[in-house]
Amino acid sequence: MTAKPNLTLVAPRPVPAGPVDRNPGMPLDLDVVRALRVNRSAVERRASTMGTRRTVKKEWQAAWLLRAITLMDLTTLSGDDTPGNVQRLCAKARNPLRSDLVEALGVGKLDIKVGAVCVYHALVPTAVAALEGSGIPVAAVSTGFPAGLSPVAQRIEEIRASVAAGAQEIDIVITRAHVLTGNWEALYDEVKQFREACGEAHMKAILATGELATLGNVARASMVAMQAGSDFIKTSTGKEGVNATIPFGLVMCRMIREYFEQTGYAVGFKPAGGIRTAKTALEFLYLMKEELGDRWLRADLFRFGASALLTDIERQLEHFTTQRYSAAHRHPMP
Ligand SMILES: O=C[C@H](O)COP(=O)(O)O
Repeated sequence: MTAKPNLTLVAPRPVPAGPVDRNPGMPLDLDVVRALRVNRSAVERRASTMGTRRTVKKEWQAAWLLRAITLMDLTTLSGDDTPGNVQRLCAKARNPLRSDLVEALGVGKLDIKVGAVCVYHALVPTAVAALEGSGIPVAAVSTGFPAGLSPVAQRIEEIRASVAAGAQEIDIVITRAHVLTGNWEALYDEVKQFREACGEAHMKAILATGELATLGNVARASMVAMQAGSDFIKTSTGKEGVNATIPFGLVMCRMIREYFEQTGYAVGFKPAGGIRTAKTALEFLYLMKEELGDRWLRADLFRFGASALLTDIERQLEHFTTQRYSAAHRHPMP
């Protein structure tokens, strides 16, 4: 899919089974970035078979869906968010499955929880208090989410404020114009500054892929974001016209693989926006397994960003346990 200038391809590096080292970034390598090319029809062809070549059924599907819950950044990013609905979301994050389903599936001992709760900066203190003692981190969308067009100093200050309020993960948005004008230096500098402001908090770089015009730009923006030190690259804010799709995911996973082969650092992937069905979630899990391997199916290297996915996963698990589909209102989200 991509040209590989200046790369000496050797046998694939083994991925550590345990914790991976945090990506420290590297100097901007414009030769690598500018040489990236994407064959759109090849990507679309491969993406179109993602949900058909591999399917998991019955108890295996239930197991994959339980894993999907643990990989979820349970999200609310609405203009009408209140402390009350964030507290209810956090209660759901602690116990994401209805107790009768937990019992029917016999998974009580697994103590299933979501990967994180994702909110706007203003709701970080509420979420931190509501999740105390649960081990579930709070992720904050910062840097003028979703457009990312506020002054740079203000965006950096927002990151610092979210970290000070207790966010352990920061989802930043990039300036799309830097990508659309090919200003890779500006994109690199921006993301690097954001990463510095994050400190110990892990940073997910939202590329807003639906606004980057071409898959080639998605590939180049992914590479620059990783070179600048992103811990994760994330597709979308959920507010673009087109959000997470398998073709975007495929291109980003190939870039993660390429970066890993170049540097030995494993960067995570977060598809987000419009992922509302268990079927779509499974397609993303197949993508990860096929493109990056099982190690990228753990919460330190993969997350779904989703506000409504859990409802459909619960419905599918209820069908698995009772052989009947239940109405979505039986699985209310806060
Ligand atoms: O980062 C997460 C997204 O904003 C969630 O989007 P969604 O509401 O379409 O699931």
